[in-house]
Amino acid sequence: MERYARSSAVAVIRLRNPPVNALSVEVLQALEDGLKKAEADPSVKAIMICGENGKFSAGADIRGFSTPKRHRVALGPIVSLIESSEKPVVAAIEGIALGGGLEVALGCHYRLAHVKAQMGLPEVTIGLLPGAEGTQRLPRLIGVPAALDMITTGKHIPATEALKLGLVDEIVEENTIEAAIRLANKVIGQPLGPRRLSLKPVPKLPNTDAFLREALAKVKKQARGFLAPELCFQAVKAATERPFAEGVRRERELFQRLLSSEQARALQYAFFAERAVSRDHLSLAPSPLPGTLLSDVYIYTGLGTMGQGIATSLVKAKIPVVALEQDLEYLNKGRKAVMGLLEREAMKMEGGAQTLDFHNPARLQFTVDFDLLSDVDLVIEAVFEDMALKKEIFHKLSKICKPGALLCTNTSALNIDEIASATSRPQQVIGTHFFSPAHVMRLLEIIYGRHTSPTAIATAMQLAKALKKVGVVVGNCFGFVGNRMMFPYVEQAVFLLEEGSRPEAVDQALEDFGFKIGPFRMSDLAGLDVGWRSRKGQGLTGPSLPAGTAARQRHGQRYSPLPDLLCERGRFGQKTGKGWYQYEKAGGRTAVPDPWLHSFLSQYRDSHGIKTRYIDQEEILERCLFSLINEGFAILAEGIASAPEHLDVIYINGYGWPKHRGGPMFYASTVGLPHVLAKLQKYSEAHPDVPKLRPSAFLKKLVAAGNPPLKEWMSYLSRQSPKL
Ligand SMILES: CC/C=C\C/C=C/C(=O)SCCNC(=O)CCNC(=O)[C@H](O)C(C)(C)COP(=O)(O)OP(=O)(O)OC[C@H]1O[C@@H](n2cnc3c(N)ncnc32)[C@H](O)[C@@H]1OP(=O)(O)O
Repeated sequence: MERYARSSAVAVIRLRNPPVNALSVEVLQALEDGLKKAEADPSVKAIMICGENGKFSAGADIRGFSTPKRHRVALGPIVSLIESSEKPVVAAIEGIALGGGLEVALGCHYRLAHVKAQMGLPEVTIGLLPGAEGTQRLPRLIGVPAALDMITTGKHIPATEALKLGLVDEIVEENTIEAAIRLANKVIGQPLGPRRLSLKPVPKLPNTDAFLREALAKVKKQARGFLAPELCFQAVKAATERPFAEGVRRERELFQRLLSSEQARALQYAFFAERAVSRDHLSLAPSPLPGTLLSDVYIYTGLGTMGQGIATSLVKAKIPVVALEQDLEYLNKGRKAVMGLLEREAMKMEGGAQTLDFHNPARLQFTVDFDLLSDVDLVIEAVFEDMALKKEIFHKLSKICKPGALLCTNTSALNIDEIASATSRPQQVIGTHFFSPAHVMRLLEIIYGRHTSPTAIATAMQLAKALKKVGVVVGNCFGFVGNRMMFPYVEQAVFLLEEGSRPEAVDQALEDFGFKIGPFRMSDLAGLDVGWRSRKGQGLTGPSLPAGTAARQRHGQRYSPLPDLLCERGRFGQKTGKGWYQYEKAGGRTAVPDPWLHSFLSQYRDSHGIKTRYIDQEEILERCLFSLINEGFAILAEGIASAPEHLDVIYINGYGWPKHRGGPMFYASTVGLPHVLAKLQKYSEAHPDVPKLRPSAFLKKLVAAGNPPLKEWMSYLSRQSPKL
């Protein structure tokens, strides 16, 4: 505790724990001591609580949830202590007040915030609920609907919205601390009863029961097996049904349940994994390319679906863009699409189109003039996946672009070294694998080739950061990390159809596991023709397939021609109205099981002498997930990625892996590596012609070493990638 100024009647309690003033056990102890001291000091007439370095607090120290001393000091009783103070307590909110930080502010009698501050109760995102009485105070302050929304989604809200909701009493544009001191002085001596949220009733709704019923259904639908949102709901519901103290007891029970859950452990792992991945890679090289990214001009070629999303993403990040297409027809089509995307993005933002300023040619221009490339610092090529075309473009780029320009290729599988070989500067060529839609998806896989320089890697990481994406640096191999792990997963899904399952059964199993979308619904959405083109290119199907090749074998391994057969019949998925499912029309979105497909599968099995069998959910999950995980171990052993956390971050942010399961490698660690190995051995014996089911040597090594924790896995490998 300190005084605002000598002889001031306002005591200041500063939450100080850089970088985000997390409420560690020590901070909590100091907060409690400060409160008691201020309370006991007759010269103190009011108290102000603030943070250090322009941030109030990011809430409880997340690392503390998995350490034994976490129970030593509880936040709830401290929040009660604040509220019961006989002296007015004012929260001065700058920067962020999140989780336990906001709960501290809710205990205060007055809340004043800087206009740029953000507030929220994001506990749900780390598998918890606001367990310091927040689920009981917030509905009393802003009403049940708004509180429920904040608590079950964990969203951050800006101070302006907080003011409208009544979450803060005042917002200021200038010195928050001084304004809070003024407020504290002003309210000295005023009655505190009406300011104590625990004494307020929860505002009544016209039909609380109906509202809660609907809200619960919505929460459950979105949660897909994720427990925390539903328990958050239960805690808020308790506020509507019970007196404050009983509601708090219920909140504690629910909090304890979540605290000891595997889901909370997984989500907290994911939180730190994401940050560790960025930190590791940003420290790879001394500095990015000269110049600050945000003031440099970027250009990319190709205005197809990916290019449109990438352009939108760059403009949103306020990075000047020159967009190039091969001819005016494609350019105009691309321009229209990009402008449409930007209009929609602008509508979601405060300040709208003006903020993005995308009608300004200095920010975004469209051209068919390749020579404009001569002056740009970074190129993102985004033409479709055709090696010959990409090489032709890179050859041209290498001739036209200035010597220092970074040359990025947006590819999901192609060999970066081969693309780089078409240039005279392979050290400046790098893969940037964006995910569709590129202006929405957070993941950016960054692929370095044999000659890519550390500076080029660091520049690409900076780009990811500027685009507010999670950049993960990986090595060069077919499919890189994400798609390479996806191949065996999809392969198993199709094999399961051959053996007796149906697309809807496989999708259901994986969606129940928590995936946003199962493999067949996904394939219909992305278009079956994409994979078909790639398989034709690899000589696995189509005219280049040697005559006499067995229908279900390629290179001595099992192969399923099912996706090719659908494509040959023009079933490309949603775009043609038929794929693994049927749709109301071409371009329709609602997948309906298709009797035609069912009978097609039966005929297929008959014609290949496959006996249809019932396949249960367990087998679907084990074969799809464990083959994907097995590939992950191979990737780690080859040095394509530098740690299991990187694979998990890729899967959570790019492939719809349920975050509450922590990513595939974390999931493997939770079910136990001996279990994964035993299952792979079993399925591999049953399907000896499927190499991807054969347990990876690294997995076997880890099991032999006694199933060490995930953090230690990499120490069992002698060879590490030189660049990671
Ligand atoms: C006893 C209490 C009982 C119950 C109720 C209370 C529960 C809680 O409060 S749970 C915590 C709720 N708060 C959050 O979930 C916020 C999490 N943090 C964030 O969302 C972001 O970090 C941020 C918005 C606060 C800042 O974002 P940004 O500026 O992009 O920085 P970083 O994310 O890279 O974070 C910087 C640095 O700080 C570490 N960190 C952030 N928050 C916490 C935290 N609450 N506890 C511990 N550490 C935190 C983060 O990991 C980064 O450090 P490293 O790079 O070393 O990992």
